[in-house]
Amino acid sequence: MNTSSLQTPIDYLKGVGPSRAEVLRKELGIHTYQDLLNLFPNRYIDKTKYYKVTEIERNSAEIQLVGKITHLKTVGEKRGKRLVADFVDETGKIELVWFRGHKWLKDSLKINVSYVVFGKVNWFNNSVSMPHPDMELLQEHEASIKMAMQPIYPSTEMLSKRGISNKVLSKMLQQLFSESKQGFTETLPQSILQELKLISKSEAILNVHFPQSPNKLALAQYRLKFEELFYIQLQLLLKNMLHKQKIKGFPFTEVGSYFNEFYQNHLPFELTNAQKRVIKEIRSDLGSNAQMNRLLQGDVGSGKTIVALMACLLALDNRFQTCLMAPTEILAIQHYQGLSELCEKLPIKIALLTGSSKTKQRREIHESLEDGSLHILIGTHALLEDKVKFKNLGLAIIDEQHRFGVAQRSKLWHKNTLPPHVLVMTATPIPRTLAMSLYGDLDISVIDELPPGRKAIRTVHRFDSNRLKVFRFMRDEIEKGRQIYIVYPLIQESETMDYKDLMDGYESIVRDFPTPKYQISIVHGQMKPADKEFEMNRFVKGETQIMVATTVIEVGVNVPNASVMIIESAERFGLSQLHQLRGRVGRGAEQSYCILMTGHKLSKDSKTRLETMTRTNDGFEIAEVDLKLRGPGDIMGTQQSGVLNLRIADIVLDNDILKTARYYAKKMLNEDPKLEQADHEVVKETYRLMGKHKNIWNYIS
Ligand SMILES: Nc1ncnc2c1ncn2[C@@H]1O[C@H](COP(=O)(O)OP(=O)(O)OP(=O)(O)O)[C@@H](O)[C@H]1O
Repeated sequence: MNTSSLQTPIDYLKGVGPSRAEVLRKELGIHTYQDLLNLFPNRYIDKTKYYKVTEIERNSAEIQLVGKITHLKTVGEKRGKRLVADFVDETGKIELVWFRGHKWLKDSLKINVSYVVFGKVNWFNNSVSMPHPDMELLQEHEASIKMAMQPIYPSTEMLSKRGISNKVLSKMLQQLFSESKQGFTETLPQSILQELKLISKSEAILNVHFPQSPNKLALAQYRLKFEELFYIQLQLLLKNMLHKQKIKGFPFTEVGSYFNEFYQNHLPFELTNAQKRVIKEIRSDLGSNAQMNRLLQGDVGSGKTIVALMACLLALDNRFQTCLMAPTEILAIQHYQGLSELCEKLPIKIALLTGSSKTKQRREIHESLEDGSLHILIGTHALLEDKVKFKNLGLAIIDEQHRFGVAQRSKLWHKNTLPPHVLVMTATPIPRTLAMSLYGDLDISVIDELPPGRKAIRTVHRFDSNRLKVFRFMRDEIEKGRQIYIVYPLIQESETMDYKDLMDGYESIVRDFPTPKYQISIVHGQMKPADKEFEMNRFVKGETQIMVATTVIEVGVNVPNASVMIIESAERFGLSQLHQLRGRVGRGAEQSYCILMTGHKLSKDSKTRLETMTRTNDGFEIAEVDLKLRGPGDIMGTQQSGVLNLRIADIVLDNDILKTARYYAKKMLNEDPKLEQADHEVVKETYRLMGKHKNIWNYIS
């Protein structure tokens, strides 16, 4: 079967019929033969393996037993009524339990005849039961085993109810295989198959659905994972290449007085090598004829702001305006203050536009933007309003991209004849594996070096019962002139409860750190923006020593004198969030500390998170652990990308396959950039997938 016949609607498959076809489409997104083939099993069960009752462990998953029912009785009343069978093998006894279908079962189950039962077990004290097991007479079971490894498809109760059980899916696949006697057209280039000694498409597809042996299954899975990742990489690389050829940008050919004057006379510090390298990368993009689309990754405090400014100065040298968009008002204000300070001695006009800007200010901003006298506009998504019209926007810098949707981003560059250059900055380190798959179509710059003189933040984990000691430590630090953050979780579902935690915490701090000796700020999401800003500013100016806050201070806030970060209920935070919060300290020359406070009851994952935080300060390492703990779907911003709807590969576990796939995709495009030499099926597959992942293409166009 070639790729075209595989596009046959699923209704045409014998045994499917219109109503099943409808369920397949709706519940599993299966429209075509190809979609059905690509419904890969979640896992496999070894149907030849029987457990003994005494071998069942507390963490046993689904198991298969062979034995006899010795006794059958109905127990309980009304809704608690259930049918219970004593099931014994030569080693012991378990209970089989049914809450539905008692009568029919009671009549049909046979006493003292050998059955094979299969299902999940429950433990209650020291006894084991198996609710609603799959039952088969031993005789029939043995006759029906065709494969040792039985595939289990991702199915739901809903599917079974509507007639599509695991068995039915297997039957449909069998039918599909019998209709494609010649096998399936190869979709990987011969050269790659040979070099990597991969098995053919037909063999792989057959073995993944009907494994002939565990070894064959492993080969089949490898080949299909490789193929999936290879095509994703190929399309990302191709897209990047096409983009560079097609999307023209404004070439910033001049490096003039703004850039040079600042670089030579106003740099407040020596740039790190990483900063220099990244500025060079940006300069080379901006100087070309193509539109820049660059992701700038840098750990918290690595110095992204100065890099952003240097890019702005290049735009100015070429008589273009720039905008910088931040996700929150506090951050926008901070960028505004930071850049204004850095540009103090240069003839540059910078303005701030947020939701709280007054009408008069807005009017002035709109006018000066349109006549070109305003050079840099900083703000929140207020920048996206239709009224905001630039005379000539040449560069858009977006801080913390994961908070902006795709549609919002593209709005920015519809304000121009040509799209402006785009620099996306993020302090959330994205693990390299993920970055490769997600942003293969963006160029990536990484600031992987912290400014000199920074002392590593010391992180410790303390239980709530040690609070008095922590308070003592806080007093000592304040005595030395330092400032302290105390952060409480704020998770939307339980906002009121969190709010109470925060207020209780605040009151206890006020009691233990009384005025006038101590001054305390408080900032949380329920405050008016102006009040928040007022409190924040008191802390920034050093008028208060303690800042009690929710995670509103998570991103970007820069108070170099703050040297202690205390995170309350630290077990409730994700790893990357803990790392972001910790990044609020350690920004000055003093030794900084992060104290993670928790209760004694901690889950295994919480322990791993706390242990990771106390072990390392490296954002990338933390991001890797985070990815392993949470899976890519949970990492901010990845859900909408669509790239991660992988059918068989796993972005974390199959990291090595991903690297190999990327290497071969690159090699193929280097040798044959337009895929002119490629096999017809390879080209077709590539373009088919390119159409499918439209949402990635929107990233740029
Ligand atoms: N090369 C350098 N040498 C010394 N100090 C530097 C250097 N680069 C930046 N800094 C200082 O380091 C601090 C952090 O820089 P910046 O605010 O740009 O970090 P960032 O990457 O934006 O971090 P975050 O994402 O946490 O906001 C600032 O106080 C800045 O002045």
